[in-house]
Amino acid sequence: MDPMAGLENAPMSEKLFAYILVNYRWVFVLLFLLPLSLLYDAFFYVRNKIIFRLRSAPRQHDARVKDVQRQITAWAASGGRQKLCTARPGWQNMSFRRGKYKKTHYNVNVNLIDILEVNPNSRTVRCEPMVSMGQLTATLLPLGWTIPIVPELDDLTVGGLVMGTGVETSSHAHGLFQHICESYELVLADGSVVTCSATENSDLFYAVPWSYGTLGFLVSATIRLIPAHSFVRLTYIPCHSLEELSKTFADESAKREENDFVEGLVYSAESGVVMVGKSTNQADPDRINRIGDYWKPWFFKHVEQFLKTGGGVEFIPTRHYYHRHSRSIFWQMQDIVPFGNHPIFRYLLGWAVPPKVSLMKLTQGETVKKMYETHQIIQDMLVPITDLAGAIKVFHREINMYPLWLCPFYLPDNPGMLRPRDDRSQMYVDIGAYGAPKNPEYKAEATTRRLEAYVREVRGFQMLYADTFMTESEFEAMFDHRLYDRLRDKLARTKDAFPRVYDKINRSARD
Ligand SMILES: Cc1cc2nc3c(=O)[nH]c(=O)nc-3n(C[C@H](O)[C@H](O)[C@H](O)COP(=O)(O)OP(=O)(O)OC[C@H]3O[C@@H](n4cnc5c(N)ncnc54)[C@H](O)[C@@H]3O)c2cc1C
Ligand SMILES: NC(=O)C1=CN([C@@H]2O[C@H](COP(=O)(O)OP(=O)(O)OC[C@H]3O[C@@H](n4cnc5c(N)ncnc54)[C@H](OP(=O)(O)O)[C@@H]3O)[C@@H](O)[C@H]2O)C=CC1
Ligand SMILES: CC(C)=CCC[C@@H](C)[C@H]1CC[C@@]2(C)C3=C(CC[C@]12C)[C@@]1(C)CC[C@H](O)C(C)(C)[C@@H]1CC3
Repeated sequence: MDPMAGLENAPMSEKLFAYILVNYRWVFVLLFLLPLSLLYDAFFYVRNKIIFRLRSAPRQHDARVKDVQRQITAWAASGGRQKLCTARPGWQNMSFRRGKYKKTHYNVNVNLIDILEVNPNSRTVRCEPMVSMGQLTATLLPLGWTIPIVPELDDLTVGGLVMGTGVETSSHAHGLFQHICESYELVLADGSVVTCSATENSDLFYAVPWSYGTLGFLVSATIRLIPAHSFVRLTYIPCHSLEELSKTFADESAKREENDFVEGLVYSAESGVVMVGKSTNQADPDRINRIGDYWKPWFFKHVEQFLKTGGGVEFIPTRHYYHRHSRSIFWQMQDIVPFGNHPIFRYLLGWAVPPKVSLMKLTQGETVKKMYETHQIIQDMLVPITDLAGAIKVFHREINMYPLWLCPFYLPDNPGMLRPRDDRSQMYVDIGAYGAPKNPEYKAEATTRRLEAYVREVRGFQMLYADTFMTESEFEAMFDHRLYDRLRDKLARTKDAFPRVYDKINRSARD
């Protein structure tokens, strides 16, 4: 990264400060953020244990829902002029930026953070919205269960994944996070509590995903369970041309029953590794690889080796598989702690990484923020899988940056914001780009706008945790607002109480 960009006319002292901040950010991360992250995790670990021991969570749920209702009544009584949002501070969430609206809107505390019930009979788990993925897998796996899609990064929450979206390498079989949810319990703008599912208040059920908290507050979600296995048998298939890569990836994604996980890492315009996983309880002891152990190389580096060695098979413990990119925050850690994958660092301090994304957000200064704004791209674009090769070419032309993350997902023809191309259920692929583009012509806004235009053209979608530079009409061309608007008209007080999705996610609404 060039720390001087944008600072050409700044005084020398400011330039030096920028240089140190960006190039030696790791000093701050190691000395300050890592110990703080450990304390934060330890606190929540102990707290969750106590709550579970006392088994108090399910009993307190109704009281906590009433507290959300009470806050909405208080807002209405105060005249209801401000719009509503959750009180979760912007630095805590897993999005790139903080919403400016948190300062101007009426903040409703939705501090519901417990797993309420694991029900083996109905094969469901009922969670409050602040339950994180780390918490859920740590709780469910010892009980022999898991959810069909565990979006990577431990701190993602059920509420954020329902109101936004979640995708993972089992999505080719199960769809997006919304498709593994059976019902939602919401507090609406008029203070009422409703439950919705595919058969009860179905309009609301289909309108909630991608609504970003603009139809009501989620207070619990019931999610499907599947039996957990001990290992994932992972086959690495190296590909040495774009054609081979896109064909192998599409063919493996189409085997929805046969493959439990499909993932791709693209390492250049002409090479990549497709990974195909199958859950199993039997592992060949010689081929077990505990990739999550702190002294192990970063996963994307490990996978790259298969391009040279010609493929292979490994048995990976399930929790290690779920969190395979967590230690290196996909590949973002190489920009934060450049020597983070060095064996000496891994053995000495590997157990303490990654620093918490939320704490990094909280403590990053203007300079680092500016660097990321101008020199990094963080985007997930979702396109029909038939356009994969074309999309990789467009990404290559525009950003020329690797690795790219490929994750297939099945998009059923359901009502709501996300309508598949030609109104036909089909396979899509998430193309994730996280890092510093090598194309010298890269300009954050202009390049992202060109990528967005391409994605609209092929009837794809942009993930909205990232920056979007679309205008409102472009946004409405990408996402189908018909059901959403109908519900906002129908549900009492909703239009007064909540902004529209675009008002929350557009670039100027975020710091
Ligand atoms: C590697 C790891 C990562 C973690 N990451 C996070 C994280 O990112 N964020 C976070 O908040 N927490 C995290 N935790 C903490 C985690 O949430 C707790 O460990 C978990 O909530 C309960 O821990 P336990 O399985 O040791 O339960 P114990 O207290 O030993 O309880 C015994 C079992 O009973 C089950 N149980 C108890 N009550 C209920 C109930 N009402 N309904 C259903 N099942 C019940 C529990 O699931 C548990 O398996 C993590 C833990 C580990 C080990
Ligand atoms: N593997 C994956 O799929 C990944 C997904 N992501 C993205 O990260 C985001 C999730 O991050 P996370 O930190 O969990 O969530 P956030 O706090 O970012 O919340 C995302 C949106 O959901 C709304 N929301 C959250 N909880 C509630 C609730 N209880 N009631 C009503 N609205 C709610 C928020 O509203 P408000 O603005 O009012 O707070 C916000 O608009 C998603 O958008 C997801 O797509 C990121 C990384 C990986
Ligand atoms: C669909 C999938 C798998 C998405 C993965 C997205 C992650 C790679 C994103 C989510 C949050 C994210 C944007 C973030 C960052 C990197 C990329 C992340 C982790 C970092 C840590 C980069 C460094 C920045 O200074 C800052 C701390 C603001 C952000 C915080 C959010």
